[in-house]
Amino acid sequence: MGSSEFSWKLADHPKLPKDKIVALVVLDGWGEATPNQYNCIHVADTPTMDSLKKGAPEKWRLVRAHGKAVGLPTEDDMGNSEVGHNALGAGRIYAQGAKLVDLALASGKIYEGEGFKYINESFETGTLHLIGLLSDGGVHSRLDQLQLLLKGAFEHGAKRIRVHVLTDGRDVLDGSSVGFVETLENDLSRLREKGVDAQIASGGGRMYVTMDRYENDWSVVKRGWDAQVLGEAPHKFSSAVEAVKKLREVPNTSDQYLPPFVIVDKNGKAVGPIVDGDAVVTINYRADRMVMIAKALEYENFDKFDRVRFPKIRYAGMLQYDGELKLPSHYLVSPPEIERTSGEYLVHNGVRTFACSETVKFGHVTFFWNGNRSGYFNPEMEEYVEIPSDSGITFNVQPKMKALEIAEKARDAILSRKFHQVRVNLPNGDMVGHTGDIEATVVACKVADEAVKTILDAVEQVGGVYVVTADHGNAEDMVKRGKKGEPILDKNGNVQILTSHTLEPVPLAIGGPGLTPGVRFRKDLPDGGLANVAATVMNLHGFEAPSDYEPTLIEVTDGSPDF
Ligand SMILES: O=C(O)[C@H](O)COP(=O)(O)O
Ligand SMILES: [Mn+2]
Ligand SMILES: [Mn+2]
Repeated sequence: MGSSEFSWKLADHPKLPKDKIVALVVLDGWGEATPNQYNCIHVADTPTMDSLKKGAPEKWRLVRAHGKAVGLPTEDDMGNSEVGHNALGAGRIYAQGAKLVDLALASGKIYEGEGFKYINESFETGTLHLIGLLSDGGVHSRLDQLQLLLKGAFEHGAKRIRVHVLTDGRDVLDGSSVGFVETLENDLSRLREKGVDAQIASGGGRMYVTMDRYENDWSVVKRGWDAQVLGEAPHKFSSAVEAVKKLREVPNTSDQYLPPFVIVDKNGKAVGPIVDGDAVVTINYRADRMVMIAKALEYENFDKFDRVRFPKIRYAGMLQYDGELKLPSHYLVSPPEIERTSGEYLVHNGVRTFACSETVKFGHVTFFWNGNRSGYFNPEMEEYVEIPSDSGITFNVQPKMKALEIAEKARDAILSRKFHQVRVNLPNGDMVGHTGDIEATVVACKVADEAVKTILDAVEQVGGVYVVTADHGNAEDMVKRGKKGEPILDKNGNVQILTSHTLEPVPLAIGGPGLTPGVRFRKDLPDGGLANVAATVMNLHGFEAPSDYEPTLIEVTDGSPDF
């Protein structure tokens, strides 16, 4: 579209009215799967969500939430919050970070870009530090990309490399960290044979070290800073494999929560603190859990914790993590340019919007929803409310999280009649699902269902419309399965708990007293995905979606039966 003819004005929908109050509920990590004992949504008492399903196929359906439907490289890639909320908000499918990094590495373009040239300047005299999540989960980063980058850095002159690993166990099985560290050690030893001084320098579990998000708990980032930059940690080892094995032996530890450690030489000195003249790359492509460390590495003025030292480094992100903040200013691969999101359009067309979640998912319904952009499009038209999450706990001990508080805020926003769109993310199924605690996840699902009820009751009172969906699966399947769908057992005969997301589709339900009679789901889009939801919601606000959006999932019939 030529910029001269571009307009934010949306055409009126020919049949659907404006000014309805639309509640938009995203259940995080709530997929649809076969009912069995490991399906926590099935086991939990969820009368509200069950009642919505009874509206199938006219007002309840499934949508795709993984793989290519959300811009991921392959159909084996499970969905995640970033790509799910991006698709929901943007209404189009963008090649996402994982894919863009794959392409840049495969073509070699990554080494020709500004970001690599910038860090390359330090290779002659400084150390290259790579910090990031070490797994093949594919949500935040991928091991094979790290391997290619190590090879490329060597070929482009890196002489001293230090890797600061964050163990996963959240997007992959708990316990898999040992194998990933062994693989990396193997690669580094091959680099050493070629004359590169390459070593793992520090590590820690992703949920306890470095990868906090939305400023929930800066102490997480500080622990990482101390280990990675200062070379200080409570645990010191001479090998990373030994570190991970030993630290996993402590009762109740897991890959996600390993304490920070540094690797030391035979004199007990840390082998890889970050110092003046070094280059640093944060290798995760996904933004949310990199923004905080990026601020610590990049901002001259920084008051979130005492950095003790602020080395003069050349820092680049794998991607730019926040387009609005231009953070970090140097990056190896350009992020997807997600523009003209539904949120921005709706604000331009007079739709007043309220968005709410608790801290751990707040950026999902704001930042991700708006195409990885922080802040308001127009503060006079929008209100975003963040309910502080509990910090320093794993959510299986508090599976209710803040769901009811979020629902109450949404209810009040609906009843105030000040907003046309009231959008929330209910985190429970996902955040508790990631702990692998089945009992707690059942409680989490029950509470999320109660929260939906509170919101739907408010919709009922104001004659509004609701759209209930999810961003990807998680709580509906808590075991690792074999090819035929059978649970996989570990060597002790116990099922292997699945802490990660799934490949399952998610529900999409519409309804409410304000829904125009005759509105129903079309039958010609059986493969519809999350990206189709934006056009659907725009219709429910009384507008046609822009022509390049994925098509709407609804049609308006005259109500007569369809033979
Ligand atoms: O960051 C996380 O918590 C997980 O890796 C993915 O979960 P999310 O995509 O639901 O945030
Ligand atoms: Mn999610
Ligand atoms: Mn998740």
